[in-house]
Amino acid sequence: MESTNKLKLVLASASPRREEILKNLNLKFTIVPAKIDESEFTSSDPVEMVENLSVKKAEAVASLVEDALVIAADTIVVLGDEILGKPGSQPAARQMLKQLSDQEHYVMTGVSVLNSQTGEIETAHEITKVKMMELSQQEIEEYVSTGEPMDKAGAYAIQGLGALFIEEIIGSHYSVVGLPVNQLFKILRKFNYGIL
Ligand SMILES: Cc1cn([C@H]2C[C@H](O)[C@@H](COP(=O)(O)OP(=O)(O)OP(=O)(O)O)O2)c(=O)[nH]c1=O
Repeated sequence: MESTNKLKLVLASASPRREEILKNLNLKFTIVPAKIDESEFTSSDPVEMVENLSVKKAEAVASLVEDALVIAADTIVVLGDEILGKPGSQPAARQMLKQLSDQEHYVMTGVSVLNSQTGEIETAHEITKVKMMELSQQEIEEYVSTGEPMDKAGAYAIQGLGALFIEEIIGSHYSVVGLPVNQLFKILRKFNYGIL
């Protein structure tokens, strides 16, 4: 297959974390956030949900950019059979942290790359197991009042103050922060796009 390095890279995300992770890989890219209504693409199967959402985000942006590889991702927290997205309010953040306290959960991220020239798309997901320590009511209050939980799935940020609460992680740290770089590398390799 011909190299796709001549195509530009576009990150279909408003997440500053995803931007930072891609920057750390020395990649040159532009950002076009995907404007989709995430509530339209829920599923009871969490893997299906993150993969589908990453596809929808990539598709929404691919229609706006020519000759590009469009990268998109979606991250959720799964506790038992419950899916926790971004809390969106302080009471919801408190509730999520109460649920996650002293529990193991899974962070799932779907990632897609779409070639806007050919329409070819590749999707993958990563599952990371995380154990959160037992949190007191006061710790939950204080953490929520920092504002950090608000735009993070499961109401914590492992890359921020939330790291204080994490006893163990099995799997990819990058995936928890929102972009599984090993999966992305594997997909870009399939597209014959060289990063190194
Ligand atoms: C669990 C966890 C999630 N998160 C973030 C990653 C995602 O950005 C966010 C989940 O929301 P997403 O819907 O995956 O992404 P987003 O809305 O931030 O950005 P976009 O859809 O434009 O790409 O939660 C952390 O930053 N740290 C964590 O420890």
